[in-house]
This record gives sequence, structure tokens and C-alpha cells, in this order.
Amino acid sequence: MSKHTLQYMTGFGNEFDTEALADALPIGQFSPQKVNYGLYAEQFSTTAFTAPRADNRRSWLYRIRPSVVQGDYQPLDNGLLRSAPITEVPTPPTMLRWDPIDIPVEHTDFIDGLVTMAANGSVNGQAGIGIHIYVANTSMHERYFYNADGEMLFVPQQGGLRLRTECGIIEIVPGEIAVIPRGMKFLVELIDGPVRGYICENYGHPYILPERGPVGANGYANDRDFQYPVAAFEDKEGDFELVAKFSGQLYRADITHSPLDVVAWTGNSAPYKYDLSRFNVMNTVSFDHPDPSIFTVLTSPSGTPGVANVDFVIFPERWMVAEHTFRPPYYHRNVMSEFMGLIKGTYDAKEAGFVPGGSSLHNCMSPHGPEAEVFDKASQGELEPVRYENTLAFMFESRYIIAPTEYALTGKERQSNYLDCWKGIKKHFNGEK
Ligand SMILES: O=C(O)Cc1cc(O)ccc1O
Ligand SMILES: [Fe+2]
Repeated sequence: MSKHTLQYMTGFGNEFDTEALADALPIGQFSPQKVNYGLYAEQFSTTAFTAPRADNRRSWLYRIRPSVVQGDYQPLDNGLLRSAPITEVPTPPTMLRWDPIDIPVEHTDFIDGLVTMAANGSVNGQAGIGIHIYVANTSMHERYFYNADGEMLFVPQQGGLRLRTECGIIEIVPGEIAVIPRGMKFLVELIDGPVRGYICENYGHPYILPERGPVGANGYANDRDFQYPVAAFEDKEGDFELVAKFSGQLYRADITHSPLDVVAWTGNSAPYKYDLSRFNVMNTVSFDHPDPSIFTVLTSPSGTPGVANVDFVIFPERWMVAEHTFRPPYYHRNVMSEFMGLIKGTYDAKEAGFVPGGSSLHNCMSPHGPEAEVFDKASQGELEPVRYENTLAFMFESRYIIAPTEYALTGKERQSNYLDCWKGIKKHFNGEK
């Protein structure tokens, strides 16, 4: 399947109007007695009805059949999919790292190929996150999915994805991300062969753009670079399956039509995509290594100002110019818990072992920082301006302790020798300056 040329609407959280057929969208009201084309009106709310206006997210969908037309749910095997709280194994404070999960050779679609690495908070309490890797070699066929447990941030690492959603079609390739709202029905197609990537399932407040503070009105991720699909519908009947993730369990129901039958929609709760190369990177032009919060693309607030349920942070290509400074990430211990992944290239704190598709987890107060060789090089090198290239790492940083799953702790991807990367750190102190 090749890449389509898709049309998008722009602007983070805008109130959009879109129709695939002329005059399908009611004008001046949401719920007319009769909708044009015999469509049904259905409200889709992803914040409480009474959420403050600035936070409120809802869309009105005008569809061929309302969502109630579907069969009975039956539990489905969760495979390696897990939700918080993870209680199957205790969470060690150990610094953890993993190799990429192989893409299977047997027939595996996006749902089959979900592997949970870790989770925190509480899926039923609507706080915290689930962190999953997806690996797939085939498109979802005659089955559709929605996740009542959280919105889903897709971070592709290999291969392009076509996300067919109720609101329309989005395509993403590595270097881009997409967010699908909690509860939105969709299916995942592969654009150009096998895929692997990361999912942050956000149980909490939907992602918003972080404040800019004294940086001013522009910079970081700019609102205008977020792209939303235009309405596109399927009018299809057949024997299909609707898969739901609800309260940590997968369910399936028969459905005899495509649920992607929304002909028109209006509102601000909709899937969106963002090209990470559009991120306007801020950093020091004098000295010292600022905290990685300067690279926050999206944040899910927890209710405590400045303390995130989860921040999505990237480490993009950029110039490094700091003077008389140890330039790589500093050694540190952090109250926030840090899960990292690598989309391409190498990461400045780790030149070996942290590879594209791999992951690491440094939990609350667990020490971490540059490996021995990186320290040696960075504390000796000439401090010329250098462009840091062929790199794109990211972090899901959360206020809640991130509990790895049993699979993550015992599966073959776990690097049991991770701590060795710091073993070669030498004692330089001898009492002299
Ligand atoms: O641990 C990490 O590699 C992530 C990170 C990067 C950085 O530049 C500063 C702090 C930090 O936690
Ligand atoms: Fe860190």
C-alpha cells in the first residue's frame, strides 16, 4: 500500500468543521430533528461535560449508524498487554534497559503485536500511563479498535502507519507522532511493510501543549503544526470485529458494519499528527546543560501545577554550543520517573547499547547519566560548536513510579548487563585540584 496524499486541517485543539459530503454538517445547532442524508448525530466527549471551557474536549459526529449498533462484548486474551497497577512482579529500583522487540514472522496485526513494557498510576482511577511497544507485519483486517482506558500517543520507530479513524485518515512515519483520543474507533494499516514503535497510553488528562513562560508567544511545538484529518467515511457491511480495551481487559464484539462511518464532524476532540522536525528547539547559548523539560512536546497535567502525569519529551538534532560545560546529560537522580526510547541514531549519554527500538527505564530516584566512555570524551574534548546529528530519542517522564511488567523484567530483550556501562567510571580524585 503506498502513501496517500492526505488533506489535513491545522491548529492544536481547534474547533474544526469537516464534511465528506456537501451539507452533511448541521449549521447553527448540533442535534437537528433530522440530519441531512439521514445521518445520526452522536456526541463524543473526552473531558467531563462540565470541564472548564478552556479544557473541554468534545466533538459531534454525524454518522450512518450510531455506535450503539454493535454486538455483545466477550473477553479476549490480553496477550502481553497489561494495565496499571502492575502487580504481577515487584518494581525494583534497578536501572533497566532493553533491546528492541523483534517483529514476528507469524501473522501479527497491531492489536496482536502490543507488548506492555510498564505502567503506572491506575487505569480505573484515570491517572498514569501504560507504555507499550507495537510490532506488526500485517494491517488490521475487518477489525476495529477503541481504547476506553486512555488516549494513545504513537511514536513510530520503523515503518509507516495509516490510522483510519472515525474522524478521518492520518498517516505517520518515523519522526512523526500521532495521538488518538480515548474511545475513538480506528484501525491500523501498514504503509510499507513491517512496523515497530512505542505507544504511550495516557490514562489521565488529555495532552496539551506546555506553557512557554518567558520564551514568549512562539517556539517549542507551535500550535499550527498539529494536523487533524478531514472527514472520510466507509459505508461497508460484513462480518467485522470491534475490539475494545476497557478497564485493562480486551473485549471483542461482532459488528456488521464499518464503525468508521462518520460523514461529517465538528469539534475539538479528534486525532492529530505532528512532525517532530517542526519542534523549535530551545537550549543554552551560554553555558550548562538545561533540564530536558525544555524539549517537552506535549504534557498531560496531573492536577499539581508543574508536575506532569506524563511529559512527552524529545531529544532532537540540534547545535551544541555551551561553553566551559560538560555537554551530555548530567548525572542525576530525579523524583520523576523516566522511560526512554530511541527512534534513530545514537543518544548523547549512551553511545553503545541503547539502540533504535530499544528502551530504558530510570525510576524515581534511581541514579543515571553518561556511560564511562561518554564521560571521558566529553570531559576532555574541544568545546567547538557541534551539530548533533543522526539522533532522535524521546522520554515519557511521569510523576508516578513506572512499574515494569513481568515480561519486561524476564523477557529476552532485557539487558542484564546494563549497569556495566557505568563500571568503567574512574576515580580521578587524589586530593589535588
Ligand atoms: O536521563 C536522561 O538521559 C534524560 C535526560 C536528559 C537530559 O539532557 C537531562 C536530564 C535527563 O533526565
Ligand atoms: Fe534522566
